[in-house]
Amino acid sequence: MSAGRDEPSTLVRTRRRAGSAAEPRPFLFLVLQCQRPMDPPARLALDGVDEVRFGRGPVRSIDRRTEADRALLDVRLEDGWVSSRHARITRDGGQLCLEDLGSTNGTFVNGVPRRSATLAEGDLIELGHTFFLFREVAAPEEAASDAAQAADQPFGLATFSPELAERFAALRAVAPAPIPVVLQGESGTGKEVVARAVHALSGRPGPFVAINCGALPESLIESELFGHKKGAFSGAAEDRPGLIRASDRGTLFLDEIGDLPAASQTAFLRVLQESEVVAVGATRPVKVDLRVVVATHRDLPAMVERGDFRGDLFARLSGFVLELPPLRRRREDLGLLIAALLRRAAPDRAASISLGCEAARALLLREWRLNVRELEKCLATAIVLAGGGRVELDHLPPPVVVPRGSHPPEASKPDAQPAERQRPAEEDQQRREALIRLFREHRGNVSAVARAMGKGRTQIHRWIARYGIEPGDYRDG
Ligand SMILES: Nc1ncnc2c1ncn2[C@@H]1O[C@H](COP(=O)(O)OP(=O)(O)OP(=O)(O)O)[C@@H](O)[C@H]1O
Repeated sequence: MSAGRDEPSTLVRTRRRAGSAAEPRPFLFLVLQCQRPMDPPARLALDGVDEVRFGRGPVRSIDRRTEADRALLDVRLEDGWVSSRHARITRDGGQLCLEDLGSTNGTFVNGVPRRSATLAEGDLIELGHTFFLFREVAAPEEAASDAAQAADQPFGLATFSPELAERFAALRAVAPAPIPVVLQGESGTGKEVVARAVHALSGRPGPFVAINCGALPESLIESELFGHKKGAFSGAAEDRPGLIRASDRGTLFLDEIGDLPAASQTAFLRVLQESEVVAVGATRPVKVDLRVVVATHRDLPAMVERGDFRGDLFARLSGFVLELPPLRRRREDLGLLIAALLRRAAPDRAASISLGCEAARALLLREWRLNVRELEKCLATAIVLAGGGRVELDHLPPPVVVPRGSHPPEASKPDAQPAERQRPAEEDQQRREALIRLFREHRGNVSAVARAMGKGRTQIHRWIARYGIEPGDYRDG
């Protein structure tokens, strides 16, 4: 079997049946080629493979065959820095060992030159100017063989992660049904992107309407959501239908649903129960055909337990719950994401963009505490600084540093921090929300926000970078 440069590929060797979904299986991801970052990445399942051989070829090809009863995977790379016989991976008991075969330019593991190395989960392997990631991930066999179309999925649903691919497949099945969807995940993991994909896949004829519950002043939230009648309050100069009615027959996306004030939670629950809205100051309800997708970085069940979020509303909303992993836990998707983001940042010249090896290595090893949003901004800056040439390490802005003990907000996860260590993250979250409110109020004006907070502009810029805020997003009101 071979895969040309134009199609992402998956090879799954099934000599013996793979274990249960929960059992980790070894995968090698061809993540990135520096000269051609737009080339489709590939995923190679390694269970049952006795040897993987790497070398240069006229085009990229991935073949599997049996030689003397040994299952071989022959990976040819269109990379002038790769030797014709460059390296191989063989089995040693239960372990996979990488060995350089006397290549001209060497074999690197996590940026360090190695003659040989026993592979461990998360290792970044560098052959010439081509990068692979070795991962041991839980993957059902069917999911593993289903990645061939990874890049053909709707925007935001492309993944090489077997686990995430399974969840996205379930999401695609749910999208056309009138089932509410809850998207959980840290800031910048792509919740809104996925919400838009759900709308696109739903076939609903109405619009996609997004609202950030954390960015609206509490006094305005009900009239924004439910609409108001002229004269309902001072400043209500005309009848307004509100965002819920605006999303009639479409999709209503409520971001930061955990920030919905208690009174609005009650009113919103009524809307969901009755499928009708009563505008502020009105007496007659109006029917709506509503489909709701909500997002949160908070632990909603914990909020329900603490009495901070209505349990009955949570129950109504949780039709299908999807957790979007932080980028540092889906490094195998970095190649797909980098290609998608370069295409978006420079649609006319994405195909001619190339990366220096050190820049590529840095992109693949970074923590990405602010997730895809940070990667997106990093690439957009780098290609401008590169001025149309190759993107080098110097062109990458420094990684966003999250202070010690402080983590970006995460949705519930098994390794959540103990309560006392969560405080700085909560502080960060509150500050981020306050900043967003002020940016909205001051239409993205950094000086005005600095004045309102009694801080210097430099501090505001530091926070903008740390929290991944884009003032430009608020300039149009
Ligand atoms: N899979 C993806 N492919 C391409 N771009 C993506 C993807 N996921 C996220 N992005 C980009 O990253 C940025 C952040 O995404 P998005 O706003 O959807 O994240 P979020 O989880 O909703 O963040 P927040 O919680 O802060 O609102 C956006 O500019 C989006 O276009």
